Amino acid sequence: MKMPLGEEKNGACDRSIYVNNPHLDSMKDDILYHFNLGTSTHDLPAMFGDVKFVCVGGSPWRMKSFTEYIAKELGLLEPNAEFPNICEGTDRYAMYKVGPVLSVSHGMGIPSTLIKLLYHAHCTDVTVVRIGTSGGIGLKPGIVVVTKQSVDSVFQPRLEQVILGKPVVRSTELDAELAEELLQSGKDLAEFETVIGNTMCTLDFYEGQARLDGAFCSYSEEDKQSYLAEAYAAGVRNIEMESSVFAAMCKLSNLRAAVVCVTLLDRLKGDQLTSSHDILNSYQQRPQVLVGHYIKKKLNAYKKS
Ligand SMILES: O=P(O)(O)O[C@H]1O[C@H](CO)[C@@H](O)[C@H]1O
Ligand SMILES: O=c1cc[nH]c(=O)[nH]1
Repeated sequence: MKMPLGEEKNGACDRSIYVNNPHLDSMKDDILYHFNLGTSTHDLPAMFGDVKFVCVGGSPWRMKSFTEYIAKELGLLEPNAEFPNICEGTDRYAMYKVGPVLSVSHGMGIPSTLIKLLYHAHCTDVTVVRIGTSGGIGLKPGIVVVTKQSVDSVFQPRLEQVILGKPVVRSTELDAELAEELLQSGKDLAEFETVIGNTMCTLDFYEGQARLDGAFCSYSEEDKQSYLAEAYAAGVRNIEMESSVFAAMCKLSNLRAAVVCVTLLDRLKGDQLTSSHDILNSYQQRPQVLVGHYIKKKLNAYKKS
């Protein structure tokens, strides 16, 4: 059973968030264990009901730094402002909020708990963007890739998940208009190169991404190069590990979603991340700057309309 929230009186529920679980109806409380939040312990609509943009990424540090950055960009940075971690009390995730922007770290892998949080908070018209890092294919390190399609290891836009022992295939389609708008934001900024391309999502950093430096490797440099060339020919420009589950979950929930990842290295040239810590950190900030620009532009347009 589908349960849209924020349904308009005329029946249109364009940008409502869906969950699809009849069991939720019969639960008096929902404990969002991984966030250390819950429907009976926290007033989720009061805490999160005004959220319009959600940015997710692997590292807690990145998501805090994005919050500080976007607060400044939106003129919401008070003197001596501190941004407490809303998920304090659990070390699994870090979550920060400033105005209508929620910033959440997800480590490696993405929880569907975030969808339930937005649902319980009665959020509507939410845009979710993953701001991550990746390995590029045939791209100079530091280039930002806006994902056109998130594809699996055989370059198909799908996520296969085993549910009750049976494979279930889900679409990983992302919002094409949002991707174009983000690409445009990158071009407007003109501070770094931004391209659009397919993103391959893997289960593993080493063999899954055709690396030669993992604990296990049963193929040659030649095999690796030929697989990456095949990926490139299929439109793949970068590789990471969350876009497909992120895209599939957002699609199922009717959330407008995009993936923006910087490339940390060119996988055609190597496997190890040899750039200095400072350079890698500066690369990581690029998706934040791009998405910050986009959010600011959107909020200014809302204000004018
Ligand atoms: O930079 P983040 O968001 O962590 O994403 C990428 O980095 C991790 C691997 O180093 C994977 O989670 C991959 O998807
Ligand atoms: O090569 C890379 C770099 C970052 N993240 C990945 O998943 N792969």
